[in-house]
Amino acid sequence: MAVVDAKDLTKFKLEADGSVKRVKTMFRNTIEQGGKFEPEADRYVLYVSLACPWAHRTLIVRALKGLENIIAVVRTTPHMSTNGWPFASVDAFPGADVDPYNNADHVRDLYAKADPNHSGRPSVPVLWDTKHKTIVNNESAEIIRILNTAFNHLLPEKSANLDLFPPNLRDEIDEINAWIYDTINDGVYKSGFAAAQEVYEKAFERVFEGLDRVEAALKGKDYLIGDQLTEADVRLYVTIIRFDVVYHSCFKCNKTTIRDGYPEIHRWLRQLYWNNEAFKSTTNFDHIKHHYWWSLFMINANRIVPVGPIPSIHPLWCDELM
Ligand SMILES: N[C@@H](CCC(=O)N[C@@H](CS)C(=O)NCC(=O)O)C(=O)O
Repeated sequence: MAVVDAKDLTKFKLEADGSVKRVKTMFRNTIEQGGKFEPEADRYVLYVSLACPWAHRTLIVRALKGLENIIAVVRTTPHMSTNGWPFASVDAFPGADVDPYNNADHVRDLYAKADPNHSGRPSVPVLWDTKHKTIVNNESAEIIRILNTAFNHLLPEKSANLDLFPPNLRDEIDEINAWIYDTINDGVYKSGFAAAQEVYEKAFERVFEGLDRVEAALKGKDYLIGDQLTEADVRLYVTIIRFDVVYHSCFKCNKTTIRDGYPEIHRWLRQLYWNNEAFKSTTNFDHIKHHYWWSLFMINANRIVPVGPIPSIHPLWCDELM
């Protein structure tokens, strides 16, 4: 498929103060019975990068809900470059796919197909409808809520009953999501992409304020809210699992690592990774490291991918190592 003509996707637009703002999401539909997008098996495809934390949220929820046989996944390679995210048809990489549904070479081709006038940055994740041949939604925060409920009638009781956004905890989840997004999920990007010293230092402080607050919230607990897994844990996990491996070094969030500085977060992280297959099976350290160090060549001109840290994640029982 021809690559649409668009600006160089390796270039980020800087604000006047040297900060970078996140891409706008344009497709904000939902999947519901009686709507344009009906919940059906074998109809929807999630286009993801295994490197991307926002896409990672959707992969974890798909796995937690047991939606693997209902919603397909197509994975990009980690090399986001001039044409954006490529598929394996143009950039073979272990763990990446050729796109069997649209024959797209890049994620931008999907956006062009869905809306020929689309002028924003073609981001992942993309929830694609093979029936209407368009994008249903490209906002991960909304996609995970769609996956949480829309397909329940097609699932066995146990999976259908798993609710990551239960009515009695919604206010608490929204509240914690808001400050974790600002200080941590997006905070690490504000630090990493800052093009002015003061902007970087402010973002750096905010990241560690956020982590301090999470450390206190997790004291003696297995989950952020109450005693159950919610979407708040999923949304935090995707940043924390990348922290020691890329954000600490590549994004200059180097006051300390999670493994050395945050014992409660470190315990929570290892428990999710080692005890819950939905977290481990969707985490690919190769894609994560290659993406950040290769794609962001403006902050790593020679595209050398560091070998460490070793290991990428410590074993579950590792306190004796620390
Ligand atoms: N709000 C979006 C953000 C997604 C996003 O920023 N994805 C990044 C990858 S980590 C992307 O695809 N960026 C493409 C670009 O900047 O050109 C979401 O959460 O779904």
